Amino acid sequence: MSTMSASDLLNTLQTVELDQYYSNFSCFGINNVDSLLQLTMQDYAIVGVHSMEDRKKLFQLIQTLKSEPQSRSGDIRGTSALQTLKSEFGSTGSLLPKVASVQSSTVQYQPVSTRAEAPSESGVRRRASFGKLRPPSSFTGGSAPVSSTESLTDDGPNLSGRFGYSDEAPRTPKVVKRPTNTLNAYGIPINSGGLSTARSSSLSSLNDRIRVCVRKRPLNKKEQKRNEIDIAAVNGRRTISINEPKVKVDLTKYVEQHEFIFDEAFDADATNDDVYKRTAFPLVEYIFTGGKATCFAYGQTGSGKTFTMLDEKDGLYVKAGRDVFATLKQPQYAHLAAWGSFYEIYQGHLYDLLNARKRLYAREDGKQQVCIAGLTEHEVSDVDQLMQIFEYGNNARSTGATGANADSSRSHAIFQIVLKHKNKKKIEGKLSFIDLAGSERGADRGDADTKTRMEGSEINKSLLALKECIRALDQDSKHTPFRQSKLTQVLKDSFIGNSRTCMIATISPNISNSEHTLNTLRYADRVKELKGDSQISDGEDPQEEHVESETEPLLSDTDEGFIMDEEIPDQLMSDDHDDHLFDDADDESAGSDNPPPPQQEAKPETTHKSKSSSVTSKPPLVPRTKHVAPPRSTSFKASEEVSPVKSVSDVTQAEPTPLASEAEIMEDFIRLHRQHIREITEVNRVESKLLVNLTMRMGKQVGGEQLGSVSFDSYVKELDALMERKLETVLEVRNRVKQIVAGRQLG
Ligand SMILES: Nc1ncnc2c1ncn2[C@@H]1O[C@H](COP(=O)(O)OP(=O)(O)OP(=O)(O)O)[C@@H](O)[C@H]1O
Repeated sequence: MSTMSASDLLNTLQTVELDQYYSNFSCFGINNVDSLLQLTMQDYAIVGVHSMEDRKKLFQLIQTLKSEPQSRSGDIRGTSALQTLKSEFGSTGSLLPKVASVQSSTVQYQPVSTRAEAPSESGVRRRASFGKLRPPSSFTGGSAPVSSTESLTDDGPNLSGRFGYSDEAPRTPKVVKRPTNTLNAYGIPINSGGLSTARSSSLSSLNDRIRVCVRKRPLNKKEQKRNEIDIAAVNGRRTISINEPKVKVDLTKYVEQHEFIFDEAFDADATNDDVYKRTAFPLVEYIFTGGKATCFAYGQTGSGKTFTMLDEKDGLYVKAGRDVFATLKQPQYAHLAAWGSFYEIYQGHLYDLLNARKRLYAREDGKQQVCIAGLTEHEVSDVDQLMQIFEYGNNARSTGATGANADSSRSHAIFQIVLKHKNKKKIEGKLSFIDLAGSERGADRGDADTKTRMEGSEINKSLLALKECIRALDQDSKHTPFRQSKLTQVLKDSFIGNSRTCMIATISPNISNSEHTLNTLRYADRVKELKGDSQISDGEDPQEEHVESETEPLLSDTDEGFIMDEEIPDQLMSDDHDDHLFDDADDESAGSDNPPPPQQEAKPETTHKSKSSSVTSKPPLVPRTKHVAPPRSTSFKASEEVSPVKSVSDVTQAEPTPLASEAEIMEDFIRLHRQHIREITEVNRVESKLLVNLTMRMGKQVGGEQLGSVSFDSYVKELDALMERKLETVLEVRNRVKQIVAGRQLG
């Protein structure tokens, strides 16, 4: 084949001012121009070509060389290819005008090169899902499409080999068909509307209301022993790419690269200090302004959630605690004291980790503030005390693991530092650290036993609800669907009013976890992606809204899956915006034994459908004025029981918003009432079942032993929990009714 030398390659690269990559190319076995032609766009980042301009130059160079095959069989200098290169690159070697014209001339067809692999100088999100690609029917050739077929032969550089799975690959020439269009990470076509461009304009700020970060842990000893390869590459401060090994039906192996951009991307060598400074530290500052903040870690079991968030000695909670106490020493905060609490959510139930795992109940008071009745809180005055109570609770968590839950990755742990006014005991700021259940647990299914499926269902539900709540928060949505899970219910005050949230997606870097890693990043990406919405300014290309509508279902089919309830009459289900649907973990018929896991939420076809219906009701994208409620303060003690009856003044203060119209209040109430009926119906159903079970047992024991007191005791206990649940929902509606009645009387 080629006789070209390394110096020819160097000369060629010099011609287009890419010679700085010569040594990188050599490292990957690219020693001549022919080898260069084997590079696909997925490989650019692997060989270290990241900047927009250079990627474009490289792309154009390869295209030009391909179209001038004779140039590759001899000295590049003096060939027509060189002339072509010079004329295309101009004297400066810049390709920008050329590429720009390609973009604008391909209206229906956006080549992979200029779209999916579009450079990210300003943070453009790029994701490549080449395995799922379909050529658009409208494509007829075009002036400068990417070659749809590129070959990787044994002669050429085999970058896949670097990922440690090419050894068994067939050694015959491997032909990797490249797509002529691309889909995003959810399998949805990426259009040329420029959505990414709009999003890319959103700059990350430490003070953003929502921050989504990713942290990669190092390969652990076992993984190293197994010679596992690190497939996650952090590029710069915000980008992470996953080089996912894939095998085609013909057993050809190839690498699919997925790139994600977040507010921060922490590499394996980042310390907890590094992470803290750019994630939780801004939240500490924020709670001293009266705000509520949440920092949570999301990721697969073993990816580093606990290490990051709740490591006993070095977790972010300790670092935050230190800063909280240092700040409290300042005279202007002399009126404040810090309190710590620690609880766990397992299967939709709350357990107090500072009080022998006592079962807790979340309630909403007359001001629609959620309080966890009976939660133990300890006043803490220094970080040592804080660590002590943490340690105490953490022990309860792990000892409880043998009983209630199999291991910590099946429960969400919430450690809170609350700032309270010393005299009035009002809450003046709250910071919650959450170590979520392993994200892969939500996918438990198949032959798992009922308990495991229930656990998976509950985890799935709460993780989806969490995402929905953050999205609602990001969009300044009027309705935050916090009632969809216990987790989001108890975090309600962190999703409304003056609140901030930081999510840290933790990932394992090894090949065998690539699927989970991608699922984690996609989940995080969904949370982050909508962030661009509120930042898109007036006058954006309307196409962008269209693209948005195609790719961002507000509530996907899958999402709806876990809130279905067969027993609710149709007319009660008709509200499209019913965000108060809620089924408790007690619900044995949750219909969600096998809920779709979070990672399966994106189904291109159905997503598209469900989204287009939401487009029409979506307001035009105009600059939003963020309505930030004044800092909430509450005279509530977490350990106090909630009185269902509130004074008129309490009630009037608790109106949802001073700007709420009559129609909004009505709509809001009707939604709540529907939810109430649903909840009571469900509890009644479970209650009847409980009674039937008991009486059937009694029947069986006629003539035999008497019904044991153990059975009766457990019956009574379960009944008690059901009554509590019923009471909760009745009180909630009753409080709301009282508020409305009182408001009318005052009006
Ligand atoms: N960034 C990191 N640097 C060094 N070691 C880490 C890092 N992240 C995690 N580890 C180590 O990896 C192991 C698993 O981490 P960790 O327990 O935090 O995972 P997890 O996501 O909380 O898992 P689970 O959901 O099962 O609780 C621990 O031994 C931890 O010390």
